[in-house]
This record gives sequence, C-alpha cells and structure tokens, in this order.
Amino acid sequence: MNTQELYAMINEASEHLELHDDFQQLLRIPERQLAFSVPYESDEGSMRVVEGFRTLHSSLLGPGKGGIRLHPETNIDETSLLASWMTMKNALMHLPFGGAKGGIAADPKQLSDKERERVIRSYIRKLSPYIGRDQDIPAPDVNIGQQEIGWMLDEYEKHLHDPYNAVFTGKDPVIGGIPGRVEATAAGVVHTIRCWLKEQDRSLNNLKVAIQGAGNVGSFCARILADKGAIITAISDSSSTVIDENGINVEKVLKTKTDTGSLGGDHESSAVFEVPCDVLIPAAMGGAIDEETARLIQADLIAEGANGPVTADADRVLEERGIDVLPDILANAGGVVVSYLEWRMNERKEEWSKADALSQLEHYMRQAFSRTNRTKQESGVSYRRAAYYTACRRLADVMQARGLIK
Ligand SMILES: NC(=O)C1=CN([C@@H]2O[C@H](COP(=O)(O)OP(=O)(O)OC[C@H]3O[C@@H](n4cnc5c(N)ncnc54)[C@H](OP(=O)(O)O)[C@@H]3O)[C@@H](O)[C@H]2O)C=CC1
Ligand SMILES: O=C(O)CCC(=O)C(=O)O
Repeated sequence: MNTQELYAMINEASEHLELHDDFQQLLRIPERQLAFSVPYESDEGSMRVVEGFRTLHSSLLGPGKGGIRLHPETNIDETSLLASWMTMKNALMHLPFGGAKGGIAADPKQLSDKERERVIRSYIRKLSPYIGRDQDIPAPDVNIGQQEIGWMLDEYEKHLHDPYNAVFTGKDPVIGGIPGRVEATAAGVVHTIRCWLKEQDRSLNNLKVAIQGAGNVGSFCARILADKGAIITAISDSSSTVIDENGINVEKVLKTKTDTGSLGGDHESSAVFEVPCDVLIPAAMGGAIDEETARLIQADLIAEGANGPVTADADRVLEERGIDVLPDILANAGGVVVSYLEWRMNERKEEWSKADALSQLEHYMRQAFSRTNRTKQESGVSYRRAAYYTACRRLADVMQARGLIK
C-alpha cells in the first residue's frame, strides 16, 4: 500500500462511516516531517554524511510513537507512510499514542560496529529537541534493536541518568526496558493467527508455516510457533530460503544465522512465497508480495509481520483467490503494545515481569482482533478494510469529542 492507496483506504472508511470531509483533511498531511543530515566519522577518520528522518504524522491520540529504521533505501516518503500506519495501528489498538516513525538512510552491512554507533548517536543529537516521553517516543524497527536503543538513550541523556526514562522503548531491561518487548511483535502475530484459527475451528498443532525474514519478527515467530506445535516449513533472509516440508530445525537454522550472518539455505530468497503452507508470515520489508507473487502463494492465511508487505494489487488478487490477510496494523501491533506497557512502567517507576507483559499483550491482541472481526462481520469486508474502518471510527470519535469535526 503506497501513500495514495492509504488515503484511498481512509477515504473509503470515511464514506463507509459517513464522516465529514474534514476527517480526511485532518489526516492527509503529517503534522511534522524532519529530514536532516547525519554526519559521522568513519574508522579511517574521514567525515561521512547520511540522511536522517522523523515524521510525526498525528498527535491526535497522544504523543507520537513508532520505531526507527536503519536501511540504505529508506527516505522521507517511506518514513511518513510508516508514520501514518502507526496512527492507524495505535488507534486500532486503543493506545494513547499518535503515529510517528523515523529512519536513517545507511547500510548497517557497510558499517563497523563503531561506525554504526557514531551514526546513531549523531542522528539522536539532531533529533533530541523533537522527541521526549510526552512528545514523540521512538522504538526499534528494521536493523534497530536493544543495543542501538541503548546508544540512543545514552546520547539523549548525556547530562542526566534516569533509569526510568520513557523517551525510548525497546530498551534493555537493565536500563528500564520491559521484559518481553524483544519477542512482543512476534508474540502478537501469533496471537492474531490463533484468533483467526479459532474462527475456523482449527489449531496451531501441525499447522504448516512459512516465514519471510529471520530478524527480530521472523525469528521469534519461528521460535514461538515451533514451540507451540506448528511446523515451520520455510524461513528466508535477504540471501536464501531454507525449506523442509517436514519441518526445519528452527534453533539450528537460527544458530547458523547468528554465527555466519546468513541462513545458508539452498533456495533463492523469493522461494519462500511458493512453499505450500497453511500460514505465510511476511516479516521483512514492505512491498514483498506484489500481484505476480500473490498468484504463486499456496497458503490459507497471510499474517503481516512486516509493515506493508502486500501491495494493493496483490491484496485484490489474494481476495479473489480467497486467501485471508491479517493486516499489519493489527497483526504486528504487539511491538507497540508492549512498548506502551514499557512507557507506562517507566512513567510510574514500576518493575514488570515478562509474564505480566505478555499476558497484557494477549489481552490487547484479542480485544483488537474481536473489534476488527465484529466490523468485518457487520460490513462483509476483508480483515484489512475492517481494521481500517475500526481505526478510523476511533479517530473520528476523538475528533468529534474534541469538536474538530461534526
Ligand atoms: N521490530 C519490531 O518490533 C517491529 C517490526 N515491524 C516490521 O517487521 C519487519 C521486520 O522488522 P524486524 O524483524 O524488526 O527487522 P530486522 O532488521 O530484525 O530483520 C529484517 C529481516 O528481513 C530480512 N530481509 C530483508 N530483505 C529481505 C528480502 N528481500 N527477502 C527476505 N528477507 C529479507 C533481513 O535479512 P538479512 O538478515 O539477510 O538482512 C532480516 O532477516 C519490518 O517491516 C518492520 O517494520 C513491525 C512492527 C514492530
Ligand atoms: O514499539 C514501538 O513503539 C513501535 C513499533 C513499530 O515501529 C511498528 O509497530 O511498526
């Protein structure tokens, strides 16, 4: 879904909900888009400069919330689109946050660890006037994990040490992170799959699952699902796919990935989309499933672990083929839900256990699934349309209560 397609979806939701045109106007233009230079010193001592971005799409529901991506192809348009999806996701999940997202256009595979640290610290030095625990709260996204968030917090706090600082989420628990955030996005994907299976009177046991991506979301989806009795028939990264129709040994394959940086599969990266399975989880980059790929997929369900992995054309093909899609703003919302719990825990200076965090997550995911499913049944539309209608209803209620629209 590109920006035009997103606004077409908001338009459709707005007509369905019989909302005033002002509703769309209030969501059309991001509140703030920042694009700035990020200078850093290379290991050889020369100065290099990359681009950094942060978009606050909407603060209607609360402070901006959304991850930061480190990827050579990211740009301001992608960042703003991802920020708009965060507005929808946070609304659907009933979180007190607006939508935001950030990006750094650099390739982590071309940077040493020290260079990566210098890029990230430089990005945060430039961004720090615009973020804050009640203004805009960044978190992990592609190629950003606990270590990078730790550098960000340290740079932001140069003169203040506050272990409860809620300006970033996705922190290591020793510096105020909530236990469970690292696997939360994947755990949320699994909860939505279970909700969908329940509707079909099916279970996870022996369910065949193929996963695109072996990073944070993909690897934890594989671990959690295998642990619960599903059979992981394929997993891919940017260079290959490992396939075994009888079930791959998840821990072994992920250990190879950790040790060598690659899964070392015998098949092309794109082969993951052709493997027969019950559920396919795209958990890598946006736009991975286009119209042509959609015709090859042999699954009953696609659960979007990634943001925007299915193009609008592909969505139409999948709908025609009777393949359900659990949309990103629902399926991968577990990360931001547990980020919200981390932010709340920090604000209240509490300590939460992993069990508490993951049980709250399950509650949020089930509630959001049933809200979406109710809209789906009432309106006779796909899960994606139902999720957007539900999110837009929430946003419109807030606008009406504030007197912003009639
Ligand atoms: N982290 C989070 O909490 C959340 C993430 N998301 C979304 O989930 C997706 C994945 O994020 P995350 O797991 O954090 O990112 P990571 O950086 O941890 O992992 C990304 C994975 O995608 C793989 N990949 C990249 N390009 C391709 C490709 N062309 N084919 C196959 N695999 C590819 C990478 O391969 P390689 O290892 O070879 O580079 C890597 O395994 C993104 O869309 C992100 O926006 C959504 C909600 C929350
Ligand atoms: O954890 C968060 O705050 C945001 C996660 C995120 O970027 C996403 O859901 O796409």
